[in-house]
Amino acid sequence: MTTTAAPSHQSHSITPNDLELLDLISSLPTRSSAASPSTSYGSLHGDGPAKKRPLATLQALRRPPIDPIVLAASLSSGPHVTRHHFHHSFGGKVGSKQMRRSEREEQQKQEEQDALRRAQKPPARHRAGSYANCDVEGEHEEATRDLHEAVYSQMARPSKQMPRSERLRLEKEAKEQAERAKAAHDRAVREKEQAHDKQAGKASERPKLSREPTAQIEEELHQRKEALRSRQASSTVQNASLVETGGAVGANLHDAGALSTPAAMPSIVRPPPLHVRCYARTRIPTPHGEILCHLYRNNRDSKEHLAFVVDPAQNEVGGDWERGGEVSSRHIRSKTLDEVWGPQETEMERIVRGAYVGRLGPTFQKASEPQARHKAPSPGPGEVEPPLVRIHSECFTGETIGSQRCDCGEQLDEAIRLIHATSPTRGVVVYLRQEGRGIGLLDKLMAYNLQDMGHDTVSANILLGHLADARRYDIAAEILRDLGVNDCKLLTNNPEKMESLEREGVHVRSRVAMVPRVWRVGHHHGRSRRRTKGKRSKLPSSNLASSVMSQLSNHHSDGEGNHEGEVSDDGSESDSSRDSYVDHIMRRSGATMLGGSVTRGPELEKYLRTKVERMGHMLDLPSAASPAEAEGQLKGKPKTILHAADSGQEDEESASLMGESELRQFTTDDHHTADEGDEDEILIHHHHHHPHHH
Ligand SMILES: Nc1nc2c(ncn2[C@@H]2O[C@H](COP(=O)(O)OP(=O)(O)OP(=O)(O)O)[C@@H](O)[C@H]2O)c(=O)[nH]1
Repeated sequence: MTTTAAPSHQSHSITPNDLELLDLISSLPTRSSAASPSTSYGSLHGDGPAKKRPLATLQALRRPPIDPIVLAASLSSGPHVTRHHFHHSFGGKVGSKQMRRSEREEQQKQEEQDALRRAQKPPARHRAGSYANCDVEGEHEEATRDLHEAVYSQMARPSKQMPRSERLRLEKEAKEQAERAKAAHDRAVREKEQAHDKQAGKASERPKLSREPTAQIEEELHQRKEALRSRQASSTVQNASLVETGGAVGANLHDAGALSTPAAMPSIVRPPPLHVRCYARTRIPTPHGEILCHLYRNNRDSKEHLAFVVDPAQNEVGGDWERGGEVSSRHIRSKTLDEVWGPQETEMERIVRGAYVGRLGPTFQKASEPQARHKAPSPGPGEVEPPLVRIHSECFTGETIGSQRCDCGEQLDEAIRLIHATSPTRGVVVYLRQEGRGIGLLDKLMAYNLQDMGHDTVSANILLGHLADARRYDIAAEILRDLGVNDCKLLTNNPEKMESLEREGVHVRSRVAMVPRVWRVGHHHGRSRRRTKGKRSKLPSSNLASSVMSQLSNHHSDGEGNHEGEVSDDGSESDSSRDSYVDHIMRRSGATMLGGSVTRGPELEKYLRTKVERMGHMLDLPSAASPAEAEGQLKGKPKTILHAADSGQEDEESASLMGESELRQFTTDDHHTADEGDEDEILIHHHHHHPHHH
């Protein structure tokens, strides 16, 4: 074989040195010289450890060995890639460098058109040795123009701004317009002020209160009374003449507020017929029993007037309704509430606004039948006892903070109590939002200051530019009619109220007096004293009834003050200690807070619980084991029940010292007694029904 080898090959024969060199270059690193030689690739010949091969050792230090794939990737990924950052490009989303398809197509079309144009053009005559367009003869100008177009279409954008002259003109116009508007506004304000002053005539008429007002105000009052008298007289004449001429008779009725100003002159335009509509009805538990609160709106003033209907017959659980009963003509129900308000209105919507029958519950929901009541024959006069009605005027001070300046809070409380105590229990309190006898809260507060200066309510009203009583009862009458009440027993001491109602078409069958409690307390004392002498007087039961006494029993259950010591062994309480405590209660409470008693009942319990458990209110819930127990605890009778000494004693005292159910039973009886002839307690004046014209 060596003989046939080429001479060039033969000239370099492989020496052992060559082999060793080859071995050095190609050998793979060895981890450890002490490693087993069988796993070591160190020796080609298997004759020595790797430490003898320094190059292999060097290679072994290169860790990790350069990966050819990484190398290839880094080289191919562009100039930005450095040794340390090559991996940034790996896996990155490489956007297509291709034009968008639509653009490509556009360009292609453009090119085709260009080609076509070029083909149609006569061949360009290039100058010898040239190929640029500018060198083409005859086409020079055209090319220049093209170039200009190309450049300017890019650069010279037309200004979108208006010419300066135009801008200035518009600015000036806008300024002038603003000035005109301001002038008009100022003028209007001035005119309004003037008109206001003129109409009210107050600016000049209001007394300038000096430091010694009495004489000055007396004078002022005198003048005003005179002015009022003449104004009323003239307006009557004017009304009469208008009637004669077939004109309108309405005073300025459009807004009840305007009525408080006697200066308001009658308008020749009759106001639209009054309409009221009941928007909602709901059950409200009160200390005296449940009422059905009705909210009314009307087309004459912007106030929401209310009607509290007491009619337990239509509020019973498992009553007639659940047995499929019909709406009775006796039920006090709002016609406008029971109406279906449109073809779209659903049963549920009607129920939610209160047009349901019976007592609403989770399982009993029955919408009322519209107009059903009106199909039933209305009872003839005398057939049904007319309901007890009170027309009450709003009094913020008396009804919310228990003001002792008036008896309004007490009257509202007493009216609700009395209606519940009357048999048959059926009545309405129409609550009119005519604060301060129609003059509004602001003027009433000022009237109080005048009263502190020595005036009474009437002169204070007059000094403030109002009538002594600026109230109207047309809306009240309309509300009563909507409730089907055309005939009533009216709870009032105010004759004007009775006359007004009669005039508005609601027949007042009789009047039931409202005797201030404080007067009746005196009365009550007299009786107690007489009774201690062993005589049972035939004195009427007092309307004071539960309010004071419930405070008394509440007082005991509160543990506030201890009167239990005064209860004798047989459970009786001495009359004198009780009387003194009644005095105490009357002095302290004024009996103006509704019910004058503790607020309680399942609704309150639920309300409180929800506040604590769901809204985080900081209240300690009663530590009753079950809600039923808690309810019982809240609802239950006073812890200390005082027993009346005389078991035969059936007046309100013993009753109110009993539990609630007994009280209820009693108060009903109480009223029976009253109806049977307690003339000095409840004054009933029978009126002849005067037919009236509308
Ligand atoms: N202007 C004025 N109004 C008052 C004053 N005190 C109470 N009122 C208002 O008088 C109205 C109640 O009227 P009253 O005169 O107490 O009673 P009434 O309703 O006319 O008569 P009764 O039916 O017998 O109760 C409520 O609107 C009170 O806000 C007062 O000092 N000045």
